[in-house]
Amino acid sequence: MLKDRWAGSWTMRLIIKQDAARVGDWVAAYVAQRIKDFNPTADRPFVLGLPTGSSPLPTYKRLVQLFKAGKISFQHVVTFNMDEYVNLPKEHPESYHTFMWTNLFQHIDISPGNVHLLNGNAPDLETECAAYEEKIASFGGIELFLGGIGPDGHIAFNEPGSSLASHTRVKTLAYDTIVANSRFFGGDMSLVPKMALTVGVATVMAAREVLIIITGHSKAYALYKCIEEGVNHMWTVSAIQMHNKAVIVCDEDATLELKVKTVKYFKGLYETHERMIKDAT
Ligand SMILES: N[C@@H]1[C@@H](O)[C@H](O)[C@@H](COP(=O)(O)O)O[C@@H]1O
Repeated sequence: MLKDRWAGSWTMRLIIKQDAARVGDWVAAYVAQRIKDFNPTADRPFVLGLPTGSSPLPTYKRLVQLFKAGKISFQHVVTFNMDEYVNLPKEHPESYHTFMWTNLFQHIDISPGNVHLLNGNAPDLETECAAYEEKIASFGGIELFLGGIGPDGHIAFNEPGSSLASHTRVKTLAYDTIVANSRFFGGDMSLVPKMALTVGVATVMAAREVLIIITGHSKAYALYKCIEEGVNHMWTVSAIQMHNKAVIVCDEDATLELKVKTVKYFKGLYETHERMIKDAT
């Protein structure tokens, strides 16, 4: 009965781990288990949505370790990345293409043909975005979408005020995001691209499962907005309140703005759930 670890679906889960490394371990183990349980084949691949940023790095590191230990294969995994900068050469060290190949794809057995990233240098960006949605649909949608958030609660590049019904499109980056991401461009804001291609909030929410990684105190206010307040286009990640199978995995630092009651509630739920799984197996 509890084989599906999501016995509690239709209730958002918040899983709190001690630090970012443990968050990565948990998420990687979860992804590996989901892929194994799905038992993908060439005709029926596992379709995985992926983010960039520092938040998923411990997860990617652990997935690579699991692959090297022979515990997981990505042979029949198809990936779709969330976003990419506009007008940044693919080979640029800060492009999301480079990020994904450096931190994950080059270390695992994924077939390059199964990797999908938006092309921020496409001659017609709108056509590129529409084609991306069609490609996702051609695989029957995304099974599991991993995401991170910005300190302003944006998911992918769905900045505050983005429609919660949005799909893949061209987006101008918010000033806060340009400031936050300037750390990757030697602290020089003028070098940060001002536009990006991004999947929409609705593209993420259409996935059959959504898993958001939130670590560090800089994300604490966004986590509070996402969990303790209502669905709000100013904190686009809060759309997950409407999803039937959503989980947020965070570290202790990210919980700093939550009520003690909220933290205890979700920790209690998690412990009960884990105990039930243990008893059942
Ligand atoms: N477009 C990306 C988001 O998808 C990512 O979630 C965010 C947070 O990045 P980090 O995890 O480094 O804080 O950065 C960028 O804005």
